[in-house]
Amino acid sequence: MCAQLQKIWSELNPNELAKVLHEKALICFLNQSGKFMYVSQPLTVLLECDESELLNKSINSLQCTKVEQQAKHPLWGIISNETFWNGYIDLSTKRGKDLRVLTTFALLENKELHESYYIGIFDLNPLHVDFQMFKENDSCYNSFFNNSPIPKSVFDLETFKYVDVNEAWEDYTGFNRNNALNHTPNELKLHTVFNSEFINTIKSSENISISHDKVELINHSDSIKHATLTFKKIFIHNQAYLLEIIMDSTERLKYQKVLEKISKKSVQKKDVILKLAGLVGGDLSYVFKEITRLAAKTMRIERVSIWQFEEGKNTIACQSAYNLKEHDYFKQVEFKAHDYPKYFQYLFKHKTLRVDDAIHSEQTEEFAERYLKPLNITATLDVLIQGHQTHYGVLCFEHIGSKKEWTIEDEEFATSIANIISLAVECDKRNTAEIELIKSNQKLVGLNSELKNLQKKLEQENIYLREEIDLVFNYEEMVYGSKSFSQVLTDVERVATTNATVLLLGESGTGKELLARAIHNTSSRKSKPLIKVNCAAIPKELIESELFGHKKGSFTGAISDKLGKFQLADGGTLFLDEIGELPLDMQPKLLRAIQESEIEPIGGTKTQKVDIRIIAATNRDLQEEVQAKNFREDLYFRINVFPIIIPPLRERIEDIPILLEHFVNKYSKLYSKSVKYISEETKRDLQSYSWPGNIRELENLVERAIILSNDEKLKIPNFKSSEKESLISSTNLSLDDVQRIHIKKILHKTNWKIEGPDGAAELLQMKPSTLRDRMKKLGLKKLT
Ligand SMILES: Nc1ncnc2c1ncn2[C@@H]1O[C@H](COP(=O)(O)OP(=O)(O)OP(=O)(O)O)[C@@H](O)[C@H]1O
Repeated sequence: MCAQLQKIWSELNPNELAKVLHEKALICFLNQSGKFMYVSQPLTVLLECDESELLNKSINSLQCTKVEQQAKHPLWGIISNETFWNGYIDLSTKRGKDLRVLTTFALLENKELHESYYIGIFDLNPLHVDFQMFKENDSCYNSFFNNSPIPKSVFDLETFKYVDVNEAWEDYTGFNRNNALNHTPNELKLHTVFNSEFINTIKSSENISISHDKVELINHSDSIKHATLTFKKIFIHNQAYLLEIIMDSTERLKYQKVLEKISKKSVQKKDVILKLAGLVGGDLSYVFKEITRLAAKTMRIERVSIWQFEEGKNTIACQSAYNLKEHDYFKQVEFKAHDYPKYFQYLFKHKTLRVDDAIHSEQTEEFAERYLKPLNITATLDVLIQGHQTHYGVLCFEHIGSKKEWTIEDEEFATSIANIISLAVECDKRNTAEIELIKSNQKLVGLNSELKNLQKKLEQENIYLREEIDLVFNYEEMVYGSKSFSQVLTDVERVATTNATVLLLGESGTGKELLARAIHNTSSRKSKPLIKVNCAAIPKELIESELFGHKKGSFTGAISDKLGKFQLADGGTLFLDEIGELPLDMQPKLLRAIQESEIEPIGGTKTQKVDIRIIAATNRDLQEEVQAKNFREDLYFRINVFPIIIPPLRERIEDIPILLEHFVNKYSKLYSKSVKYISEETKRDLQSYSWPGNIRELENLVERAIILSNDEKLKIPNFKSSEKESLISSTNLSLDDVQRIHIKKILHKTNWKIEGPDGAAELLQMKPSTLRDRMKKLGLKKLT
């Protein structure tokens, strides 16, 4: 310790010194520059330094810089202005710990040495100060109680009445000392902390220190203050008292409340912004509705609306508008931008327009008569909504009624909302563009695969049609002269325009296929294909695949997908020739396909719908086949919707000369022959023949004759003019054939009359029963 200091101490009253420097004291001496001259050992511990580290160091160096107020005013600057200073200071220990300590600095002067020093007394808790000591030592009591700027009072522990109050207390509570002494706080109606529980606690413990936070204090003028009350049992002349220290928290609480309110509001706003941001990407009209509703609710603003500029920014139209009071959306008008030039000019320039008095403000008064006054709108806050390259529109907040002052927070919130709207608009644009892109891609993919299918189908159809072209005649090439065939064509014409299934019944070579083509060509399906399936010509194992198609790998040999005749005929006509030859096991599958208009390719997993008109043909007696169980009855009924019977050539001999002409012309041209004449005799000969092979037989005969002929007259070799001769000379016929042809001719002549005069039996010189047996054996039956 320095000699000067020892000298000062030696000058001091030893009793006083002893009291001051009791071993636990937190004491220091500072010179007039504020540098430590002495630091008591407990204080060094508190400051986490050695004494040597502190000596000659300024107290400012311990000042806690985190506390703004003190950082601006160096500690020593404050203390050195006073001869006595009492108050809290904020210090940092060597290890950086922040300490708030109650300190008292008093100037001590040594007149002899003409030197002066400050003694500093530190206390972490003001109540640690030994009150008894202060009471005994008037100067200390004065310092720590009477002169303290902190409101303090002392109570009798028996009565809990005031025995002492300081001046700060009088100022703070408004009560004067004389009125307060000998009264309880309850009697003064100052506070009601002294209830029985409190009194018991205080009385039952020796050394107690209690703090009551946020106590409501009603001062003398009835105004309310809030404070933290700290109570400590103290002893003065061995008598226990209760010390009360008032730490005012009115302002703190007030600011705390304001801060809490602000922070609550800002959290609320942040939540709303986050919630609205989460909506971005959804349906735009829904997002707008939510934005206007939540923005109105959060800002407590009566009307919130979103407006969009139309093309060229000439008009602005409302997209969504919410009324907070009515909890509902409302319809808005449209504004022409050029009617309100000042408003728009200002908005485009400043992006935000905050108007507390909308009716009289320069920028918004244009709206006053037509819009603001009728709706009682007094204040507006408008924010421009940015689009991608241009402005999208405006977000409007409209306050109704009393005066309103917008705050900077309002503007910030409105700007955030406007930003969310921009995001939502851009996102919506992108979504729409994306959807369009996906749609057109899908369309493209669809068109592509349709094109591929069509191409494939076309290729197959082409191949098929080329195959078919040699097999059939077209409609124009069909010639006739008989009434019976004319009737057939009338039926064909009648049924052709419908979608009805047609069953063509007739002997081989009578022209069933030609008629099928005629029906198709006269129908509305003529632009689509007519596909023929010869049920008799396809091997049994392949018929299902031929009809319904197959998938690659569905059976050995299925090296690629193949379309069936049903698919090829989709939209057109399917001609099932020789349907009587269809294997029995295929018949139900065919029936199902016809009935459901649905097929399933072999190896396929899905059924396919087809739109097909069916024409079936057979030279068999299907009714008989049904009875013989060779043909399913249900299929028979399904195809026998519109039966057309084509008479054999022998029953329409009037057609023979015409057909003869037709074929001679056709084959003369084909083989470059110059056949010009057909004798009447030849015609007659041909007409008297029974033509079991019908027109095909006639055609073949003429073709052969043309090939062999060398002059202009048609000669048919091996064909005799007399009926009998011609029959006999038909070299390729069996005995049964000859019998069948002859009996059929007679039956035709008698119009299928068997018994009686001019009956076939009589002409054939046979018993009717024998004739019937023979007919049965030869399969002769009148077609109905
Ligand atoms: N009215 C007609 N005019 C010209 N040619 C005809 C006529 N009717 C049939 N033909 C010809 O007769 C031949 C046999 O005709 P088509 O093949 O249509 O008979 P079909 O009854 O279907 O025979 P199948 O039952 O043996 O299949 C064909 O060459 C066809 O062109």
